[in-house]
Amino acid sequence: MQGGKKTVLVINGPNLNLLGTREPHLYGHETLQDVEIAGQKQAKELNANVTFFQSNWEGAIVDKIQEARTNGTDGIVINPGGFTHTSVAIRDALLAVSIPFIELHVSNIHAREEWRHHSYFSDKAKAIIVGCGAAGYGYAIEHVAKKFPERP
Ligand SMILES: O=C1C[C@@](O)(C(=O)O)C[C@@H](O)[C@@H]1O
Repeated sequence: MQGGKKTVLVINGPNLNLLGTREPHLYGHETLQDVEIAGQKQAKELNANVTFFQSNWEGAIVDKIQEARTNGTDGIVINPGGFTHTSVAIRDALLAVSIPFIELHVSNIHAREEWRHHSYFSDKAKAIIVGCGAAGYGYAIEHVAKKFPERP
């Protein structure tokens, strides 16, 4: 919570910088920039702070999550991209900072290859949004801003 406003951190993992051009039949035509612009507009309407972070590097994502421990972040929305299916380190970071999070996937990972069905995050997430396309980010941000408790 910063200045009485809920603070939401949206983290996108590897290859999500290519949203809009990458396999559009799976991920749609909206770019990450479109998602960020819509998120900032929504933040104003919700009277919340929304920060976006994208990295293709696992360690950079771990660093960002650790930073959130002490900067007033009330909730994290994370699309870990390919790290969904591999990253013990990102899972451990989320648990280490004890910040509630929503796991988000643009595509429906359960309707894809079997190895995408397992996530290192789902059993610890407060909520999971899959298969809603880029609109999922808006749903997740609204849920954190309206329903997640303030952190001290
Ligand atoms: O990079 C991604 C994107 C994804 O997280 C999604 O948003 O649907 C699904 C993952 O399996 C994939 O590796």
